[in-house]
Amino acid sequence: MINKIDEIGDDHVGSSAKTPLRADAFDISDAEKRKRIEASVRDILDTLGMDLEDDSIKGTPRRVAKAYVNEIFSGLNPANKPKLSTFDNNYKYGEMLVEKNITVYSTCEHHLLPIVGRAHVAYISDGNVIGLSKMNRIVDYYAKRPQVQERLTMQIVQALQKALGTDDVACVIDAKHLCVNSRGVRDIVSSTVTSEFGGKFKEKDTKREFLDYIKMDTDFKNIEA
Ligand SMILES: Nc1nc2c(ncn2[C@@H]2O[C@H](COP(=O)(O)OP(=O)(O)OP(=O)(O)O)[C@@H](O)[C@H]2O)c(=O)[nH]1
Ligand SMILES: [Zn+2]
Repeated sequence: MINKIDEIGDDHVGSSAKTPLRADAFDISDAEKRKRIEASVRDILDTLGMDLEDDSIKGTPRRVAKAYVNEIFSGLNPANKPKLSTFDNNYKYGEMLVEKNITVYSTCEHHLLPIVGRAHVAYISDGNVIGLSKMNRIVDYYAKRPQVQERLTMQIVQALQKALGTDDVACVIDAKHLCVNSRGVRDIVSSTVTSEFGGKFKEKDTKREFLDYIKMDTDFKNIEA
């Protein structure tokens, strides 16, 4: 029998970076998931005392279910994993390549509230190169799960390490968590920076070069070697 968890497409990642999915996660279809989520959201709104006959609200359970399964959490489904096609590095480009300011829309798994920010991804080719857009796509794929920012950062790096066949991959994410900004401590200014440096990116000069390329409003002092 196929281990369904292996089908999420990130079975290469170490257990610490794995999304905690149950083994039966894909035993039911997306249509069935939407049906069950719709019923659950209807129950939440009903419990809150909302009038589900109201013209503006009556479609909300269906809309939320569709958004969860088809969009916001679509990165749980391995069928949606982007193909990370690589090419030979025929031009022998030997420096680091940085894809910066990749938009991150994710969802905090503690409160199911948005995480919004930027990811910066870099690698040094060991013979393979990857299409630029694939870095944006892999960020988006892993972002579309219930997440903690640390795990998201590690999943992106490990997926690219596997695709490129090198440890020399790094990722920095700077993101706002609406669970911090809009509720709880309600700090609208703070943001969270996470980083993962593989292979050569652990070396001081390489890390410094990467951080210099992505320097924007933040000086990233807290993650310098
Ligand atoms: N490490 C980590 N923590 C996160 C992330 N997203 C949200 N959190 C935190 O998860 C914690 C959950 O804490 P709890 O005390 O269980 O929840 P809570 O009572 O709602 O906490 P408050 O947000 O402080 O009101 C909060 O401190 C969140 O800020 C993340 O990506 N990584
Ligand atoms: Zn949260």
